[in-house]
Formats: sequence, structure tokens, C-alpha cells
Amino acid sequence: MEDNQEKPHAILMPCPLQGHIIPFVHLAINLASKGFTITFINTEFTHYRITKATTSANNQEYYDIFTEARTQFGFDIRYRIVSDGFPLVFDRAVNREQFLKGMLYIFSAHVDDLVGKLEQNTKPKITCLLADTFYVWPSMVAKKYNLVNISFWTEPALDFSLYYHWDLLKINGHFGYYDNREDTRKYIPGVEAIEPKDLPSYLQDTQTTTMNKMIYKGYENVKEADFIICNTIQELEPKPISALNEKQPFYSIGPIFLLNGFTNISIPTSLWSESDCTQWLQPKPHGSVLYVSFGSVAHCSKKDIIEIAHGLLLSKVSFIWVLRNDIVSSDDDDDILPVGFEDEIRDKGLIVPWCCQISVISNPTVGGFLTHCGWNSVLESIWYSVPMLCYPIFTDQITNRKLVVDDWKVGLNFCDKKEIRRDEVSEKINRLMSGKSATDLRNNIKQVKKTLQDAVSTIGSSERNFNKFIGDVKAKISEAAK
Ligand SMILES: O=c1ccn([C@@H]2O[C@H](COP(=O)(O)OP(=O)(O)O[C@H]3O[C@H](CO)[C@@H](O)[C@H](O)[C@H]3O)[C@@H](O)[C@H]2O)c(=O)[nH]1
Repeated sequence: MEDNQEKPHAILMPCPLQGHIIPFVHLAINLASKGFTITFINTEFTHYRITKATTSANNQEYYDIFTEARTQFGFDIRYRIVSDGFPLVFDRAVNREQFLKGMLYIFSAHVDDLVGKLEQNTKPKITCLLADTFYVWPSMVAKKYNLVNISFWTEPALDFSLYYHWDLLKINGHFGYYDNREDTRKYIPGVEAIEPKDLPSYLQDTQTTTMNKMIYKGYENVKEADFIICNTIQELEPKPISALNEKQPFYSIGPIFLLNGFTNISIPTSLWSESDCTQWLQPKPHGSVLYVSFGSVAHCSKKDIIEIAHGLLLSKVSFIWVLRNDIVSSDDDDDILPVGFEDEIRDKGLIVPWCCQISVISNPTVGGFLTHCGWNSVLESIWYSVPMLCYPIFTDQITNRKLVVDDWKVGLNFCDKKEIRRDEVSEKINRLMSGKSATDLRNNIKQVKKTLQDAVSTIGSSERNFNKFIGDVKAKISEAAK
């Protein structure tokens, strides 16, 4: 009991999105392996979806995603759920605006209520709040309960720097105006130069939206955090990271899914049921299959889906295409693919609503990834040495494309013109999969992979930063307890 009292105890809260839940779960495991007690909080809706997708458990209310981590590794990870303010039946995608307003103005009251209860009844005592940078309430909650306030950013440091200096963009007439200036931005600390077209979509907006407000408030909030951790790699983004470090303690600890070698723990995180693609991949030649996925939130138009489908056929390349059932948002039409497409692809193509991405791209038959450039997908693709065809849709994906294509040269642009056309889709797929361009990309990606490998080695930067972060947090907890 004495020992337990000494243990740091962190509450972890990801945004209720697939690309945030996964890195937060890896973070929970890593912190627990360093002796932290963790209370991991998912929203009730996220919990419901994971449960539905990954288990046949009858009593879903009591299902706990960390059971295996506790029994197999003895980690002290506890699991709780919190209401996001809406009933389970509420359609959060269709009513996105209303949902975002709830996250902006109401969710904090539910979090405050739960943290208050945990604070009274939990041993060891809760000492840290570790929340997603997108949340607007962590500093309020951390102050109220005297918790060390840690923010976790699940995107690159470059995107963080741009949002962090939102005020500079505004002062310089580059954001928030109907006619935003179009010249290169050269005054963001740690970012030599960035073109307007490469900014995250929310920083290209000319009008204030609820999402803008949320990010803006999130970034006001993060300025009060005691520590910021980021799922990136110091050697890949040295300048933004060192500029940010002059402002606040900022630790790059990525790729978090590789840190400390806990890649084999299976913790249910998937919001959709996964189709198994192993059998289908098995007879395919090495490096011959293109994997196509646009992540968990982005939407495409039916017109673009049709052009991509024709482009895939024209390319004659074998492919697995993850087509979520909500990929086309504004169309009630269930038939989004060209007529007869599924007959035409026969054994050349496999369409699935969701799969275990890591198990697909780690398969040696996969040689290319047509991706929306979500940050987790980028890191995973580099790790498994799969070059990318970049089709960024919104948010940080736009900026991530610049890192992948222009800076690291491990991917190609999908469509150079605004409009997606089947002939260009086919041509780009072939350039990604074969010939000199493919060889160059494969050579480059091996080098970038080496950077990731070094960073997570026992003497690598991410490992060192993570240990330093742990030491600094413990010191801060002791200070706060005085
Ligand atoms: O069929 C699939 C598709 C995806 N994944 C996994 O789901 C995660 C998806 O994350 P990501 O590639 O980052 O895409 P999003 O789900 O779109 O992620 C959101 O969160 C990311 C991190 O903040 C941002 O970079 C993205 O722009 C944002 O859309 C990855 O770990 C994938 O391995 C699967 O397991 N199966």
C-alpha cells in the first residue's frame, strides 16, 4: 500500500477518433511499463463502437479493453467511460456541427464531474491529466484538481508549430481574412518557409468555423500545459521541435507504437470490425499489391471515388481498398462504385469496409499505399517501408503531404491538378509501384525508416526523450504536492 501511494497516477483522454485512440493506447502501455498507474477514459460512444466491433461480449457495459494488458503484463491500467453529452443513438457524423458544439461547450462538464469523482475515491491519488491537445478544457480541469497538465499531440510538430503561432498568421494577414495573403509564410519560428497551399486546411479557412474555434481554444489551452509530448521523431523535425522547446517543454517520443517494443500487445481499439485480408494476399507476388485507405474520418465525393475506381482498373495493379461505409458523406446512394466494378476486378482487387492496417501493410506482398496522409498511416507506412501515393483530404493531412513528398521524398503526389482524373490515377499508381521512381522511393524510405529505428532504440532520441519526460513529470508531481 505504501508503495502504491507513491506511484504517479495519470488520467489519459484521447479525442474520440480512431487516429487519436490508437496512439493514446500505446502511450498508456508505455507509461504503465514505467510504473505509472493509468486511468484511461474513452467516451461512452467510442466504448460502444469498440465493443460492437471487436467483441461478442453480452455485457458490453463491463467490457474492459485493457484486460489483456493487466493479466499478461501486470500493468495497472484502469478503464472508465464518460458521456460526450449525447445519447448513443445520436448520429454524430450527420449532425457534425451540433456534435462539435457539444465538444466545445458541454463535454468539459462531464469530464469535470468524472475527474471530481475519481479524485475523491481513487488510490493511488490522481496526479496528472494527460489529454489530447485538441481539447479545450484541460487547463481548467488540471488547475481545479491540482494535477500536472500534460498535452499529447498526435500529429507532426510542424502542424503543432503552425497552430501554435496562429496569432502570427493573423497579424500578417495570412489567416482569417476573406482575401488571405497568398505569399509564402516565413516568420513561424522553426518553420523556414511554408506555402499557403501546404497549411493544414483549418488554417486555410477564410471564415471562422466551429472546428476553427475548437482548435484555437485548444491552442490557448496548451500554452498553460506543464509538458507537451508529440508523436514525432526529433531527427525528422529538428527545427520546429527546437523552436517549440524554447516556448514550453516539448518532447518528441514517436513513433509511439514502436516505443519500448510493446508492438505485440493486442488491445481492442478498432471502431469498425476488421476484415481479414491474409488469405487474399497470400498468393500475390512480393511488392505487387497497392493498399488504398483514407483513414477513419475523411470523406470523398462520389465523383472522386468513381475516378479512383476506374484509375485502379486502368493501372492493372492488384489492390486492397478500404472503403468505409460512410466514406461518401453527403450522398444517400449506397452504390458509390461504378456499375459492374466488383465483377470487373475479380481477383485483382479486394474491397473491405475496414481491416487491420498494420497486418496488411506489413505483408511483403504490399508495395504501395494510396493514403490520405493521416499521421499514423504515414508513420506506419515508413516503418514497413511502403512508399506512399499522397491524397490528402483535409486537416493536417495537407501539411503531412509536404513532409512525405517534398521533404523526405518517400511518396508521390496523387493528382497534380485539383480534379481527380482516372488516367492520372492510373499513371501515378504505376509510377509508385514500378520502374525507376518506385526504386528511388523504396531506397529513400529505407533511410527514413532507419531514422525511426534509431529513435526508438535504447539509446535513441525518442527513448531518451520519453525517459526525460517521465523524470520531469515525477519532479513536477513532487513539487505540486508540496
Ligand atoms: O482499415 C483501416 C484503416 C486504418 N486503420 C488504422 O487507423 C489509424 C488511422 O489513423 P490515421 O492514419 O492517422 O488517419 P485518421 O484516422 O484519419 O486520423 C485522424 O487523426 C490523425 C492523428 O491525429 C490525423 O493525422 C488525421 O489527419 C486524422 O484524420 C491507423 O493507425 C491505421 O493503422 C486500420 O487499422 N484499418
